[in-house]
Amino acid sequence: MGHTVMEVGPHGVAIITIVNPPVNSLSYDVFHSLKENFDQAIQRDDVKAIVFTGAKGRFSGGFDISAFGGGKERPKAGWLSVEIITDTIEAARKPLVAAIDGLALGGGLELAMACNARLSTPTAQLGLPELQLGIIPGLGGTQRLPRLVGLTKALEMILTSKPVKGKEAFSLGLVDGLVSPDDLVNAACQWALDILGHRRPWIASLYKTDKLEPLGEAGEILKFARAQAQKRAPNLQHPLVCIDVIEVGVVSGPRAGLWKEAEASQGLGASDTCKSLVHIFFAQRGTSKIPGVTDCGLVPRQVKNIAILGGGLMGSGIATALILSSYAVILKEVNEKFLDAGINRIKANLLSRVKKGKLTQDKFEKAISLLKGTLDYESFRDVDMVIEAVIENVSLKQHIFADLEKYCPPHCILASNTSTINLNLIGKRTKSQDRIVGAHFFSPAHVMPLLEIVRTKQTSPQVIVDVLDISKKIKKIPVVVGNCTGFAVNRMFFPYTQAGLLLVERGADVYQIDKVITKFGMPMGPFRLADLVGFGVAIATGMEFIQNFPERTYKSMLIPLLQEDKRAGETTRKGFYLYDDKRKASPDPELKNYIEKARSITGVSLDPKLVKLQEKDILEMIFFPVVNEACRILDEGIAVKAADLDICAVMGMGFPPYRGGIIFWADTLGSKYIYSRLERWSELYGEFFKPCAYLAARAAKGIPLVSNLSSFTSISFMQNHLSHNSRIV
Ligand SMILES: C[C@H](O)CC(=O)SCCNC(=O)CCNC(=O)[C@H](O)C(C)(C)COP(=O)(O)OP(=O)(O)OC[C@H]1O[C@@H](n2cnc3c(N)ncnc32)[C@H](O)[C@@H]1OP(=O)(O)O
Repeated sequence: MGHTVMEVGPHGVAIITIVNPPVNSLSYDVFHSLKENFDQAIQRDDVKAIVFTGAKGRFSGGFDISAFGGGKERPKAGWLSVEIITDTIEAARKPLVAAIDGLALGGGLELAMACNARLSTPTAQLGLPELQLGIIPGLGGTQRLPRLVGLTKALEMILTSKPVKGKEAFSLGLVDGLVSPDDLVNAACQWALDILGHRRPWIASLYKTDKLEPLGEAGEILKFARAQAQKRAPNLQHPLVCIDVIEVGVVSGPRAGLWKEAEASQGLGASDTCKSLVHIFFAQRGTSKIPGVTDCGLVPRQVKNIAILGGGLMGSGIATALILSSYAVILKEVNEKFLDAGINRIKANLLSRVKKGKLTQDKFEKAISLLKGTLDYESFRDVDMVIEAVIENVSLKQHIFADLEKYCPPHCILASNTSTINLNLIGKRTKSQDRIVGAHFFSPAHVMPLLEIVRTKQTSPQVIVDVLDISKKIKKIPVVVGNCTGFAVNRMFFPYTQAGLLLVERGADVYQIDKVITKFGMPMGPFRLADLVGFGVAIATGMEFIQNFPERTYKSMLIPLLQEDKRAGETTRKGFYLYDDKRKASPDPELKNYIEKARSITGVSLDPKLVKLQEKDILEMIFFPVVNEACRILDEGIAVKAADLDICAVMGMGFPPYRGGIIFWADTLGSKYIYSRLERWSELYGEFFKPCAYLAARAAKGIPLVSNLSSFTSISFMQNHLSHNSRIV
């Protein structure tokens, strides 16, 4: 249980330490204990001053997120922020200093800002990341941060949710001094005594005004921030609410601002956006917990040297990610020309970071020194892992894996970056099935956060644990999935484009569909995305799906027809859209000719209902087939849990995180509703829409898609049983 401990030293300073591993989050238990210790420190005559700190080198990761939106009883508005933080802590008659190491985030930083001074280590992270959870800083952060660092910087920190390091916090005036971790608490005690002795100022951040811009200027800054917030996330309300709250403080004074903050926080904490984002927070951390793998006491083996086969877009991106995280990489290509091109791509990836100020020249040199090129397998004798990233050709991959088995040491992990091909096929000509695994990166691999780790029935848990560890080191979010065509992400993505094609052939408008889907929050609609990916890839993937899931693949000729006419997407400057020199997309009036031709080949006719589809219908007809496929993936055990698919959707497909991911979103609409819509469309438009057994079973019981049918059956059985018995009684 979270708590605080208090220790009073000979110098008369009470050190109150927050103890709630792993990040010292501020649960209600912690607050109650903190208040108790604080009151005692105030009452005790031997205590002259107080220092707040956190156990094990972490001040606090903020309010306990698991306490959000759980339907638990919440205290009245303002209890914590006004009564405790402001009128008890900040108003105390004894000096207070925060000693910050590790992190002071959200409520953690807000508590620190209510102290009379803050000392931090140079590397500590300080920030108010509440907006990324769908709420606003709720313990006075909207009022104190602008008063400590000025409005512009405070808005930047709050609206981007990005923390600053101790060093920057010092230059901003957010902290008053930088100290090494070993001296931190002692220095904070001395600082508190210095305040008491009038050698340092006694400051209450809430009433500071020197950093606040004059009213007129502040108004302009707030106006600009509103426009930016609206542009960045037009579907989100809480950033605008946050700006309103900050404005009240600037215009009507900090206490009015505090009350406005308290009132707004109550509403936002119960919003769907908050529930969705909190779900994503925990789902993201839950992907690396895999029953039967990560709970067996296996320790990741040390992987130092990694070889990559293929220096194309994917291979070079993967190599970039690896050398940036200090792995030694051997890049193998088939000839000098391709090898040079691959190495140059990696250099270009790194240099673009240098240009953006994200990588120092020193780190660039270090990273590039870890890369070696080769044209043969000689140097593969020492590698711990190989990642094959050649073109999607089954026999080529089979050949490569047979070679790898010959040249690599027996402990070496054999990974493929295939995005669709069944791993059993790839490893068919080897006897190394237990060390074959999929490492499906998303393009560009050094930027995109997701890593789909694909296991076959034979892949050993040790190999999964090793790849999970690498994924953590290269800062990717791993999702472990089972082996099948398209795995989780591409299987879900496929019906997204397919549904679009089906609708368009029956009369819906390409550009309207894309518009509705982007308005929902996707970065691109299905047609703009197909242009970006390129029709070569779209057709190759389509063939895989036709072969493996023929009953539910919609066989449209539209993309092949466009491709035949050398309109292969963005790279050819023509696809569903036309592209100018700056790659800006615009609609093409000629597209309708291709659609008519495709329609005549498929033999479908215009459907007046689909010609005039409403936004809601477009959205559902595109996304419900995706939900349906997600249900099949769950049913087949390809995904370990529904939340993993939510992460796949958000990180792999760009599904808006503030809608909680595909299954979470679907459950807000209800399994019954989705089933009935799909069932109806399957009657009208064919098998493509047919709801799967998993969805049907949950719809029949009216239970969420996330629920496990067997446990629900037994619970509802018990409920029925009990109510039946009570009727008898
Ligand atoms: C009223 C206030 O204004 C409202 C608030 O304060 S809202 C909270 C604001 N704070 C945040 O948003 C910080 C959220 N946390 C993080 O960003 C990161 O966890 C971190 C930077 C603190 C640490 O990162 P890292 O070391 O990589 O560890 P990470 O795996 O993320 O977290 C470790 C564990 O702590 C948990 N955790 C982290 N922050 C938490 C929090 N604020 N509340 C509850 N649990 C938290 C994680 O769920 C995880 O649990 P698990 O081990 O069971 O999976």
